[in-house]
Amino acid sequence: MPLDPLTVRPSDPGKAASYLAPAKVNLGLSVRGLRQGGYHELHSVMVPLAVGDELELAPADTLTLRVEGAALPTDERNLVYRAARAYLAAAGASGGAAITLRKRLPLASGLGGGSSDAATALMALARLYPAPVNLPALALTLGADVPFFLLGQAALAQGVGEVLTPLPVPRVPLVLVNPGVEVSARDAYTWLDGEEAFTPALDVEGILAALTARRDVPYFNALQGPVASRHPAIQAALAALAGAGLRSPLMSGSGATCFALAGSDDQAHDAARLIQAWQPGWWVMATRTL
Ligand SMILES: C[C@@](CO)(OP(=O)(O)O)[C@H](O)COP(=O)(O)OP(=O)(O)OC[C@H]1O[C@@H](n2ccc(N)nc2=O)[C@H](O)[C@@H]1O
Ligand SMILES: Nc1ncnc2c1ncn2[C@@H]1O[C@H](COP(=O)(O)OP(=O)(O)O)[C@@H](O)[C@H]1O
Repeated sequence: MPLDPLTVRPSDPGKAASYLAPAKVNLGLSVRGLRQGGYHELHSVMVPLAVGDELELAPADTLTLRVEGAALPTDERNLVYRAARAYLAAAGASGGAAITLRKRLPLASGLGGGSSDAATALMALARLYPAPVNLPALALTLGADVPFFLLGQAALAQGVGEVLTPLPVPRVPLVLVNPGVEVSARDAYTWLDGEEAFTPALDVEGILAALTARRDVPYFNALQGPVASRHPAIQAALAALAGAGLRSPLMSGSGATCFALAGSDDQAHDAARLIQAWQPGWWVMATRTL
């Protein structure tokens, strides 16, 4: 059964509910400058995808987290636990929650899985324990990408990622390829700093028009050069996407996941099967923008 963000199954209060914590890609990422404190000013078109992790929550006396599908900690080191604890404290909630995280997205992959899990935990707990909590502000304390997942729709992200302008991004089929390399966002930005390679603003109108017309998209990712030069597998992933006949291959976020656009769902699925056959060890997924 497909899960939508904040589509509850079942709907009775007091019962367990499941949520999709969607992945994202950056349909272009420009790094405009460096702030005091080490964070960077962004200009990025971010879109949620129809693929993601699954979070199940049931009301409980205390807060517990179980993780399936990945060797992640279940305490404060997990963004879901951290988000849940922060919400429960801010809301002055009378109870906790038993949370199960079913991890389906690769870790440290530029798909924003941890940030999406955290935003989903915040939204789910806000349903369970309604209270006048400033969710966007709380989200930002958990990570620069978390406010985007709270918004839950395509947006132009500026500031460090928290200044969000909704964008009418058309639904497009695409293929994701992760060549099995974990990249930390902190490292990616540090490597960029070493190159002093800040970039101009994205041509957002041009990107939207090309997505709609299914033409080559005039986007770039300022982090791609510094990250791909250290991880040649990323070049291989980009080449595989192009070799499978897909359009406008690009690295997402801090990598290493790369994506490219398809003309139809069928083309995306065929290309994904082809790439998986070439590289059985890679994580390959055909999906769509939400
Ligand atoms: C690169 C991007 C692009 O969407 O995504 P991912 O590739 O991680 O998915 C984001 O900027 C990642 O956001 P997020 O992963 O939430 O970042 P945080 O946890 O807040 O920060 C991790 C580290 O990344 C760096 N960082 C993050 C955001 C930003 N605007 N400038 C930065 O310099 C900082 O060094 C920070 O210590
Ligand atoms: N719920 C979580 N899911 C994934 N990673 C998490 C989570 N909680 C903490 N982390 C830590 O955050 C790091 C980066 O997370 P992730 O969101 O997967 O990166 P990215 O945004 O690049 O896709 C991971 O390497 C892991 O150590």
